[in-house]
Amino acid sequence: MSAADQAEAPSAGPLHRLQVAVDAPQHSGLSDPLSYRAAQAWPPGTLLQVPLGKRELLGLVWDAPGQDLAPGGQVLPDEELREVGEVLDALPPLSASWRRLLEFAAQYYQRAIGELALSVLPPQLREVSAKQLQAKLKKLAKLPPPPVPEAPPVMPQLSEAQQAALAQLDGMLQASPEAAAPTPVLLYGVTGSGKTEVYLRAAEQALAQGRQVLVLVPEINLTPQLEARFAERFAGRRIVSLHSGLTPAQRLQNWLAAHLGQAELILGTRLAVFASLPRLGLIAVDEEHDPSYKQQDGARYSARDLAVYRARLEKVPVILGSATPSLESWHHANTGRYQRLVMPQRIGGGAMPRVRLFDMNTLARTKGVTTALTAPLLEALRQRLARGEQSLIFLNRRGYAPVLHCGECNWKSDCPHCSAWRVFHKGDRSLRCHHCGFAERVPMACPTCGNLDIAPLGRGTERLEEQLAQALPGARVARIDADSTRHKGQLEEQLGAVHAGEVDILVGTQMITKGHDFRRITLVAAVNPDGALFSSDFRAPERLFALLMQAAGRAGRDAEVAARSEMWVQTWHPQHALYQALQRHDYEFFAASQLAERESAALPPFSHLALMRAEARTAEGAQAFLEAAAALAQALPDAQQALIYPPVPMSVARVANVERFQMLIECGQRSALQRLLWHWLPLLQALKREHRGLLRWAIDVDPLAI
Ligand SMILES: Nc1ncnc2c1ncn2[C@@H]1O[C@H](COP(=O)(O)OP(=O)(O)OP(=O)(O)O)[C@@H](O)[C@H]1O
Ligand SMILES: [Zn+2]
Repeated sequence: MSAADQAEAPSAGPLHRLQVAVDAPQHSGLSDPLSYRAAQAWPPGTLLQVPLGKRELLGLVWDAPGQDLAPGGQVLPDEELREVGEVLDALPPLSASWRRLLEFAAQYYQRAIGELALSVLPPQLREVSAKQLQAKLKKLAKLPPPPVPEAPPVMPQLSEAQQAALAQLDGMLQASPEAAAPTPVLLYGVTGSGKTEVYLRAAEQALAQGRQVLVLVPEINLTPQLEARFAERFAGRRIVSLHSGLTPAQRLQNWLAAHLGQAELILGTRLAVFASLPRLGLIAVDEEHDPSYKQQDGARYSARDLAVYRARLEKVPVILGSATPSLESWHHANTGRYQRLVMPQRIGGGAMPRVRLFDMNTLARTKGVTTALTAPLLEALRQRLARGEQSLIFLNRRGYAPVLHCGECNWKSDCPHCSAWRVFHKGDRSLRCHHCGFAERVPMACPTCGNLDIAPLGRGTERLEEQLAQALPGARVARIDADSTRHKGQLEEQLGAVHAGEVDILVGTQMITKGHDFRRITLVAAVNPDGALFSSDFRAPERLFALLMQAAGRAGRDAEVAARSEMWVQTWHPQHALYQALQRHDYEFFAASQLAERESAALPPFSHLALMRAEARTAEGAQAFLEAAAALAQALPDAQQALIYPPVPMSVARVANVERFQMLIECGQRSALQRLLWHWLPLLQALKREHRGLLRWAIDVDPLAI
């Protein structure tokens, strides 16, 4: 508890007015904390039940001035306020700095505080009674500390670049509490340069000072390996993970361990940025460029950006690590807002894999036949097989084939509910829509003309796996994608098999290209990456480049095999500047050229965007709402500084029979954009009531996908 909280500690008395943040439904228009009466002055950060309408729900005592539950907006006299229900008083209140983080995030991403706060707390907190929670806390307190190891962990000799980076970080970790917040660090290190070791050593420093360490990773599937590395290094310390793959009970238990300060190291995905950490001393964000740090529904927050904000708020160092930093972070390093620490070489001096751009135009074309497995690629795979080395083939499309087609009548397996094809999955013989989930058994014959000869068009990972097994008999082929890892434990098992050398060729989606420290892979192939080159999304090249660099980084991680490791890109556009930069492993050139383009087009990071989306039963309904919203904005003081583009259909316009439109708002100044949204969005509640056909609208501040 901070000093400020203690000053407001409960005192007995007849009646106290409390402000409580609750997750009120959006249509109620209640976005600020509400006033209640209580017999005690529970301090801000206390969790308790409160009545709202006919329901009782979990709320959080807040320190902001509240609205009073009165029609017409008049302030209710104390006696008319409703009384709070059960108080979860065994739980120490959430700290003032946690509440400031929540306030900032709610304001910045334009959500109500109560909605955001309740969505980032473990869901089980809403269900437990005060008594049950007390029991859980007692059980936690009795947990024995992890056993102290007999021998100290084996620690590698640091490389020069690692030492230099750590010297800087040590300085920040030792800084006095009165000093200004440390500058955020961008740890720019090529794949395999030992960034993780830097997080480990910096964490060790912070832990030695009795502080807690928060490590963010982009995806759940990266947590097991990293958790193992941290557990090995920090045996004897309590490490917990926080991500959406945990059971509700585990998630609550881990969250409580962090909140009580028992857990020293917290490893998690984006939601962990909101963990309550009373002794936070360091934040590390691994693969900081990764799009999964951005939440894609509800409060669309960026965990990376919030990590930077939180570090400044709590005056602790934050490390953003990547081999291909986001252009935003790179730009901040160029302008001095972030401090760049560079690790230009792989550990052990291993070379980066040689990148071969294979020109698909050189192949003789056979009508109707598209090859993903070209003869030269098969030859390269055979060489690896003969040497007992592993290969990885990357194709960002799961399923057997993206569409099923009838050659007679031209029928295609479209989704009746979406403007998209249904994907053919051979494993369970289904046609499945990846947008709305609608699935049916594959028809025996064409549903429109009865032709029996319907054929898959194109290729997904499932088909690639099958073709590889046919082309290379005897090779042990494994596939990792969202379909093959649906059940708990499957992913760990499959990754374990790769690490144990039980797999010769690994096929998969981008899941396998990130972060994994595979030791025996000497060939990585991207068989069909061109699609992203011509996307309408201005961030598509940045994402493709990062993905391919990451994928390349899985090859030759062992210095012994690095010299003969290769990255193979099959493309119809080998001269494209993106591939040329990839071939030279030249992130810096790529970043500079992209930033120059962004600057001349006034795109982020040289401008600030928000995306307003509307969903309706009809396209006209969605469009009309956005047009009316734009008209309302024109009357606002900050509208002159903003450019509001005309609404356009989203790239997949119809999903589950709902039509979706979006409208881009661009502003030179972040603050002007914030002010505009602040004045504008409240008007849209009333506007929505006038537009009966509208189902929902939402705002995405700093949108990633456009
Ligand atoms: N100083 C060192 N001496 C010897 N081995 C090291 C050292 N630092 C790291 N390693 C080992 O080198 C390998 C690569 O390191 P690490 O996984 O930290 O790289 P990385 O930069 O995080 O890579 P990526 O960006 O590809 O995830 C690991 O197996 C790690 O244990
Ligand atoms: Zn669908």
